[in-house]
Amino acid sequence: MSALLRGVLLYGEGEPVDVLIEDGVISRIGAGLDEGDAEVIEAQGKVLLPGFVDLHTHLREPGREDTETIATGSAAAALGGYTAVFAMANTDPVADTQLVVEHVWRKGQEVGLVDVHPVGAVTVGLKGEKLAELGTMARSTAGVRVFSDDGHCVHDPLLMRRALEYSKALDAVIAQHAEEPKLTVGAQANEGEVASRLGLAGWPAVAEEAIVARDCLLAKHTGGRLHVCHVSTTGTVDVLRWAKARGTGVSAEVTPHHLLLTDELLASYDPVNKVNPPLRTSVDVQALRAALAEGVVDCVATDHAPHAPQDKDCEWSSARPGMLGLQTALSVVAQTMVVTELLDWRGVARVMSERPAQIAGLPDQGRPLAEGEPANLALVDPDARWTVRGADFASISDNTPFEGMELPARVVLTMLRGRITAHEGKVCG
Ligand SMILES: NC(=O)N[C@@H](CC(=O)O)C(=O)O
Repeated sequence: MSALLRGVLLYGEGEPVDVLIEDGVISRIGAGLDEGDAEVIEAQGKVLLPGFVDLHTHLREPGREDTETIATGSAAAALGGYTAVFAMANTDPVADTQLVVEHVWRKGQEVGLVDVHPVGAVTVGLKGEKLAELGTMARSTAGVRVFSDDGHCVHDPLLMRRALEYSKALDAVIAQHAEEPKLTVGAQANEGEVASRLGLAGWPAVAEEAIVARDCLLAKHTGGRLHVCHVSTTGTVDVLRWAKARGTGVSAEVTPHHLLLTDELLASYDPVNKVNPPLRTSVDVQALRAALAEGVVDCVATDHAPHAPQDKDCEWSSARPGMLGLQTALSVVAQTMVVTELLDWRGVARVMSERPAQIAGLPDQGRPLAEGEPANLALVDPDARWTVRGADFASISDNTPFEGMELPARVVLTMLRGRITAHEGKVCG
């Protein structure tokens, strides 16, 4: 199949060009290209970016197919401009064996809308007691390169040390959910003025920062590779800056919701705003935006966390933490980083595609927009404005904290190795 994107702006820059895609590859870039027998897609003024890579997605299969499946999550990813996602290991059964990671990998391939890379658990059953068989998962067909107990912190420093040592041998990365559990027992909201006013037990910033600091020291000591999941506090940014300056093998992600929302939203007591780590203060939001622009925080990851109505439409303290993210990520990043002029579209390509692909070691994702490169692409309408409706999403669940919000910019087309996977809000293939 071949396609010609007519009149796009590469990274939103320069003069409009045509991009010809043949056999899964960008074959030509230039003005006024002859379409031959290619399907022509009129894309005047649209911004062409490399397809997005999400290092942190909960697809819920196996185990909670009532909330999301590999098929519905892949559809949401394609609609959001993603060409690769990393499916977190906190499924049922947990992705801590070759059997489970290969199952997820195979299902993702069968669906074929996005490359689904299973994340392997660091510890057996996410219990934090014994290392899972990292080597077996790495050598499996799924070729696991990202390991995480996300949802749980690898709390035991000896286990974390060993995991980081393995990461070196396996050319992998350990993605840590940084939460000192002894400091967050019963926690419901960011520890601070809002939580006190609402009578909610606090989740202090130091619970994240203490683990990030410890893990950066361990990563430096072992020479292993650490990735910090969903950075949420100003203090974590300070620790990361310090650790990177002394040559630590550490990278970090921030979620779209932590770039936009604050704990002031909790006044409604609507559990759609309950998430782990919790929404923080506007000071944290500003620090996270600046850190992403500067590169201290490397990339954006959604932490797409679908939940069933019975787990969200309930009393705050019994609601599960987590929010949808795949279909709103680009627009929230546009709102928080592009409209504010903290990043241009080339910067968006860096934080949503290039850096996550590098961190996970994906050779064919996050590549430059150039002839001969694989056609993993996201086409964005920079002038679109749209209103978020969770019920319209491809996800089975609809727990979006952005419901009813008007957001800028929208993904209009996604291509995976030259095949259109989403176009004008519809999934293809
Ligand atoms: N990020 C979330 O709020 N939820 C995650 C797991 C977790 O980190 O608690 C989930 O799996 O639902």
